[in-house]
Amino acid sequence: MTISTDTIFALSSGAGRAGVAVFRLSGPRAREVAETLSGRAIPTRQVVYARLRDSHEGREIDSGLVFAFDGPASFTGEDMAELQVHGSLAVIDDLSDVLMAIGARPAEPGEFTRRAFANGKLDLAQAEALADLIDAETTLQKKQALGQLGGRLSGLAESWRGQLIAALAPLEAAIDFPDEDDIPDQIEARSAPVIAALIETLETFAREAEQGRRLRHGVSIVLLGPPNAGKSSLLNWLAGSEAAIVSDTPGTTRDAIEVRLDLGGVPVSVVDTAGLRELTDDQIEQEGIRRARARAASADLRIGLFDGRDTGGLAVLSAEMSADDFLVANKADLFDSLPEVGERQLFSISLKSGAGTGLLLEALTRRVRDLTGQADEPRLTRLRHVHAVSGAIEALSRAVTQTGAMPELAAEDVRMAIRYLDQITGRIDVEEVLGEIFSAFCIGK
Ligand SMILES: Nc1nc2c(ncn2[C@@H]2O[C@H](COP(=O)(O)OP(=O)(O)OP(=O)(O)O)[C@@H](O)[C@H]2O)c(=O)[nH]1
Ligand SMILES: [K+]
Ligand SMILES: [Mg+2]
Repeated sequence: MTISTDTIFALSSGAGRAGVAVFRLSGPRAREVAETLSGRAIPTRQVVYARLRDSHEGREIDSGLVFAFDGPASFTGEDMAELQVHGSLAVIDDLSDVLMAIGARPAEPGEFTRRAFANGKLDLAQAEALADLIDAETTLQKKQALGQLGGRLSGLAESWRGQLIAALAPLEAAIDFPDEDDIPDQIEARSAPVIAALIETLETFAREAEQGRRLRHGVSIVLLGPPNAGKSSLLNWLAGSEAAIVSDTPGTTRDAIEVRLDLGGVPVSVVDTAGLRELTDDQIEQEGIRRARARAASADLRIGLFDGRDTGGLAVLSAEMSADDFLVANKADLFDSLPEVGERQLFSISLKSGAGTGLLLEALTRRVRDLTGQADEPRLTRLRHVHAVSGAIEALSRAVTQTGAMPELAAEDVRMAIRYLDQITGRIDVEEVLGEIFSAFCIGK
């Protein structure tokens, strides 16, 4: 346990005008500061209504609720206090000044959580989950973050660690007692298969990590198609607002226009782009088309939209799309039969009449949920986790080939794999990783 010598404070509720503002304090003087301000004793875990005064001038700052927790039974594991005051800018400024004058220091971003981590109140994967929970915009993001905060990923990492420690025992026995006869059998039976099975498990998790990461960041969808196909009309329909300009002039959209949506609990960004056409000498439009292609290339999913009557446009579009992308014929109010598109699924909609749009939205929602997988399963949600698991896979792949012939080398590789997996929960903490993780937090967390 690390003992902090300074007492930190922060406005933990959002900045700006509000009904109530919540200040948190953590550190050895947390209670003393709260008591000085309140001019009375604050019993542990009891809410006290108090007039807060500047002890030097006796001036009233505000009145509010005050309570305190004794470490280690607190969020940070340290002594903590909380002040709930009126959420005006004047009160917040005044209270902040007085807190500093009494000797509390404004917290760095993520400093409360960092102290909680240092005091073993949560591990690194849980600290990350707390940041994700604060950032969560949709129900599934929240579900994923809550699961990880509850220890779902940490438990998994610990179970992998346990399996490797069990696999290590026969290898170490082979090193310590090279002449015992039954050791090679033990390695055969207990080490090699466990390692091989774990490699497979880790590979599955590494493969599916993309789903967890997508849910954190949001699924990116790009609308692509010839000019006047109705891309901006589709964006506006999805967004439920006039986000992009719609007109009957081909080449209306130039800049990529992005809106954020919640599709069935999945955060999604939809990008409207400039209509694709080769024959334009307008430099700005050409740049728009270049950007459209760049955005489309890096997106999780493309929706190719064309006027159902425009077979030339369909041909241009097909070249830009992969088999999993959505192909949509728009303006169904103006045509009777659909063009031939071979094996692939073709949606037919009219943004004018609304025909077919419900089906398209349903299919889209299903797809983004597939792209983000099961939010309530334990999984890797950050590149950091993927790096740790990849490192472990590499070390274990070397280990399996050496278990029999060179147990020393195999054991060393298994230990290395354990160290990699320990990075997930932060059993092995690299200072610079910690700095990066906690600095991404907001102040007051
Ligand atoms: N009849 C009919 N017209 C439509 C439909 N959808 C869009 N339009 C019209 O088609 C024209 C072009 O629509 P936009 O949404 O601007 O098309 P766009 O693909 O964004 O065009 P660019 O930005 O120029 O590439 C507008 O006049 C729309 O009102 C539809 O389903 N039926
Ligand atoms: K247009
Ligand atoms: Mg447009």
